[in-house]
Amino acid sequence: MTHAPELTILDDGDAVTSEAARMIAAVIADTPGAVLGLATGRTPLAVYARLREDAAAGKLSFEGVRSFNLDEYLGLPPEHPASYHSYMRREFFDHVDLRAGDWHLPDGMADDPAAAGGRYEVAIRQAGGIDLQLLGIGENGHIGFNEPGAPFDSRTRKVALAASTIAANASEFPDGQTPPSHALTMGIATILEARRIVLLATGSKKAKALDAMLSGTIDPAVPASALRLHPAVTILCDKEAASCLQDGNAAVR
Ligand SMILES: O=P(O)(O)OC[C@H]1O[C@](O)(CO)[C@@H](O)[C@@H]1O
Repeated sequence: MTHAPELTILDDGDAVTSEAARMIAAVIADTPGAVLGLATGRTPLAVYARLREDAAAGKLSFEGVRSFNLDEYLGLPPEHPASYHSYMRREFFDHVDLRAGDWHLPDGMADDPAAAGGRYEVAIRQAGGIDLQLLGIGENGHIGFNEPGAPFDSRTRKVALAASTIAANASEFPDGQTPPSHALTMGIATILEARRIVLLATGSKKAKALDAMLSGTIDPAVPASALRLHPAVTILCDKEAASCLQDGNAAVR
C-alpha cells in the first residue's frame, strides 16, 4: 500500500529547523524513553544547534532518550574529525544530557561489517524500535547511505558510496583527504520500521531529488521513493527545495 507523505513547505531553512526541533521535542515529551533515529550531513546542523540551545535554556531534557544514527564511514576511527561519531559529539551529544551509552552509531572500524550491521539491528530492536527517524536526502535521492539501486528490503550493512556522494562530502574532510569509499548504513527496511519519519530538504540543490522522490514510480533507482510505502512520513522543506514540485504531484496540497 502506498501513502502520500505529509508535505510542509516552509519559507526558509530557519522555519524548517524550528518545525523539526518542535517535532523532536514533542516525541520526547510524549514518549517515555523515546528512541530517536538521527542523521548527519549539513541539513540537520541547525536542528542540533536549536536542540542544544533549548536544552541549555532548560526547555528540553534528553535524559532517558536513546538514539541510533543512520550511518558511519568505514575505516574512519571515531576520533577522526570527519567521522560521524565526531560530528555527533561535536554538534550534539557532548552538549546535552543524553547519557553516554544511550547514543549509538554503526561501528566504522568493525573487522566484520556484516556482523556489526547485524548487531546494530539487534540493538535497535532491543531498544524497542525507533520512534522518530530524522532524515536528509542526497542530491541523487539517497537516504542514509542507501545509494540508487539499494534494495528496499536492505538492512544495516556495508555499502559502496556513489562518486557523487564522495564528491558532495569531500569538503568535510581535511585538505588532501578523500572520503572513504564505503560506509555502514541502516538499510531501507530498517528506516521504514521507524514509527514516524521526518525528512528535511533545504536549498535548490535538493529540488530534483525531492521531485523524483514524490513523482513517478516507487523504485530503488530513487531510494527516498521507498518512503511512500510508510504511513507516517513528514517532509519539511523550504521553498527552494520545493521548486521542482508540480501541482499535480500527489503530495502537494
Ligand atoms: O544534508 P546534506 O549534507 O546535503 O546531506 C544529505 C544526505 O547525505 C548524507 O550526508 C550522506 O551523504 C546523509 O547523511 C544526508 O542525509
